[in-house]
Amino acid sequence: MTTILEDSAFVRACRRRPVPHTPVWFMRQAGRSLPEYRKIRAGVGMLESCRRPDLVTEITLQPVRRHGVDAAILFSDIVVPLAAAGVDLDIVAGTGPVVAEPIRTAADVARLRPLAAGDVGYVDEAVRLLVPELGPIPLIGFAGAPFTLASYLIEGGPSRTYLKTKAMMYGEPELWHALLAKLADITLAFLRVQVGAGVSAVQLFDSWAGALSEADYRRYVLPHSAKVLGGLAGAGVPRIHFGVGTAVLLRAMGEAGADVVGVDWRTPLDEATTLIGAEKAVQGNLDPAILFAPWEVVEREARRVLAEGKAAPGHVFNLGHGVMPETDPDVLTRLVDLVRSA
Ligand SMILES: Cc1c2[nH]c(c1CCC(=O)O)Cc1[nH]c(c(CCC(=O)O)c1C)Cc1[nH]c(c(CCC(=O)O)c1C)Cc1[nH]c(c(C)c1CCC(=O)O)C2
Repeated sequence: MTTILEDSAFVRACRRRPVPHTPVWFMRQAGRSLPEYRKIRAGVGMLESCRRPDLVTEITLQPVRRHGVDAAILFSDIVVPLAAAGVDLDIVAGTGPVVAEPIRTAADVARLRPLAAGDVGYVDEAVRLLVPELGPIPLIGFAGAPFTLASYLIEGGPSRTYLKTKAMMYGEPELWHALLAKLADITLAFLRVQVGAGVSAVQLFDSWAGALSEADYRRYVLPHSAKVLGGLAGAGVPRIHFGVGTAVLLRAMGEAGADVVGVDWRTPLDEATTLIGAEKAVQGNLDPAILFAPWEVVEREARRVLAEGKAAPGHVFNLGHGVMPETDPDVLTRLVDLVRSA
């Protein structure tokens, strides 16, 4: 039985089919920009909230109720499957994931164990609760891509330079490939749980892949991301592949096995389509910072994104990266109305 909501504007756009209106959702639409989120999260740690299906369900639904977006994204985090596979880590407010014992040696890589479906039973349960609650609104599942996960595991936390990550990548390529292969297996297992429970699409976040040249991306990263995306080919769900600062990687990220390529705010969608090719839809790409400008500017820029998106064979409106916590949620609601009526 398939639960993919094929008739929704969102899935239709992913599949490059005609749509009644351009579908819109926002990366990080659930989160600190919403007062109802801050309220429900008070006193509950980030990882703990990801493990409670009641909280996951409520937080995932909050932006759907408030903004009327065309898709929901599961409330979770890219490091949830790593923690479930036994990595000692925490998500620190204002910082991000912090790993207690970073992975730097062959012995560290050897200790990383695979993810069993039973390790993330709470994710399976949350998706099964959400799908009927959402009704006609498709649910997007997601995971972090091997490179972005590796960067947190090797650095021990967020990084600007990815020095230790690149030191392993260039200096110990065999160890690097062994680590990324393990991460690809964990990511694929995590996505299969979500697909099995009924999500209508998946997004693979390679947020920090833009740190690499195209040649290095193709050599050190693409085969592992392709294993994840290719492993889902038979599942039939549209696959979105996203990163930040990836102008030179857009074609390769499509080739890794995506149906939709996510584009940050730096590359106009018509140019992105020329780079990616007409076999893929695009998602994006309003600068999240524009939401802090007067409404006339937001409207002008949103209309520009919509016009440039017409060059693509399918367009899912989104920001070029996540909603910033300080964003006025009323501006997001107004933007949804504008996109859906444009
Ligand atoms: C790199 C990355 C992470 N997590 C994620 C990525 C890829 C997307 C991207 O590029 O932004 C993905 C993610 N994280 C979260 C979601 C939920 C769904 C949604 O988009 O609404 C998604 C899709 C919740 C979250 N993940 C996190 C929050 C904030 C936690 C809080 O409310 O305290 C949320 C809502 C924490 C987190 N987790 C991570 C970061 C950088 C942070 C922010 C740290 C901070 O600024 O406090 C790692």
